[in-house]
Amino acid sequence: MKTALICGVSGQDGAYLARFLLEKGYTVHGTSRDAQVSSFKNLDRLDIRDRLVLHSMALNDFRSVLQVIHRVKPDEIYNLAGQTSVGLSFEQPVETMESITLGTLNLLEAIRFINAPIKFYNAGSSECFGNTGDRTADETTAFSPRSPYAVAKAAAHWQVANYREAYNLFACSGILFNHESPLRPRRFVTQKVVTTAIEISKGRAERLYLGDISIRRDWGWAAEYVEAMYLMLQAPQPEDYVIATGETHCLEDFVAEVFAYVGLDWTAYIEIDKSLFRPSEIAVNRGSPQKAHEKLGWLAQRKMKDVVRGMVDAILCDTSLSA
Ligand SMILES: C[C@H]1O[C@H](OP(=O)(O)OP(=O)(O)OC[C@H]2O[C@@H](n3cnc4c(=O)[nH]c(N)nc43)[C@H](O)[C@@H]2O)[C@@H](O)[C@@H](O)C1=O
Repeated sequence: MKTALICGVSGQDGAYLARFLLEKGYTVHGTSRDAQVSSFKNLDRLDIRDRLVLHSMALNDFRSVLQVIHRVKPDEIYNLAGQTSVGLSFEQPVETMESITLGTLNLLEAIRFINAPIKFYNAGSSECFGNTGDRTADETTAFSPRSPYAVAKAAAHWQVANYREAYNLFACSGILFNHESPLRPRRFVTQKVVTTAIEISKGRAERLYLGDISIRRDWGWAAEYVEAMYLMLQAPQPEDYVIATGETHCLEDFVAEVFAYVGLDWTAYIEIDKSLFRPSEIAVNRGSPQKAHEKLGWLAQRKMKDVVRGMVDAILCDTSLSA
């Protein structure tokens, strides 16, 4: 039986990955900055909290990282911790840079120091590619980050590549495009659109205020994306992989799809709020999952319309959320 350590287990991806690894028979340990006070509500929603061993770990504190790894003795470490909001990174660039790059470096250093054959997955991001325009980004595409978040993720990506090359660690980054679920917080646009559209349909809200709705993104289903993380660590060689559906849609289409699904015409309810525009934006973000398909056998099953249905249905079918 293998042991996995998930850093950042309280987030969307951490919770789905924990559930996935439990189903595979793993002993799963999870960390959060302060496990005594974290709510772990995503673990409760998936009904897995009691099946995990939870630890406090401050990723920017090497001693705490080393202590937890020493105690858990994991076969695999998944680094999903750090600040995850691109929008917030413009307001908190130092916290973003520190939590992502120092956290990744401390984990890599601890694995190197302990000198055990621990496999390491790092959560990379398609934000690193910047604006892809008509091109489709793959694992060979140069990075061109356009936010403090993307700059930090690009640095972490190269830290992982450097430790793989210099010290022969089994370390890889998944360059994940946007992936959504009912566990997405409202600060991300998909959940904001879904929850507000439902509130409008129930007469509890009147308007949905959005920033730039012309942007194009590749929206996949988070529960599928965590499987790709696991598969990367089962591959014979450590390599980096782009994880995407391969389809892009503009935000306006996503909004129209959500409103149509709850029986409304979106054009009557949307207002553009210039204060929600980012200082620098990615107009189009297009990616190819071809390598992951060929080498890992991974392929996204759920595309944008399935994401919409899955997120809306989760709220409408859960009375505690829709009441
Ligand atoms: C791959 C990447 O994926 C995610 O980052 P994100 O793409 O920034 O996600 P988001 O949902 O905040 O924005 C999507 C787009 O939608 C635009 N947008 C318009 N109006 C609003 C709006 O009102 N709110 C928000 N949040 N966005 C808006 C916004 O300007 C942006 O162009 C994270 O998982 C990240 O960790 C990650 O790695």
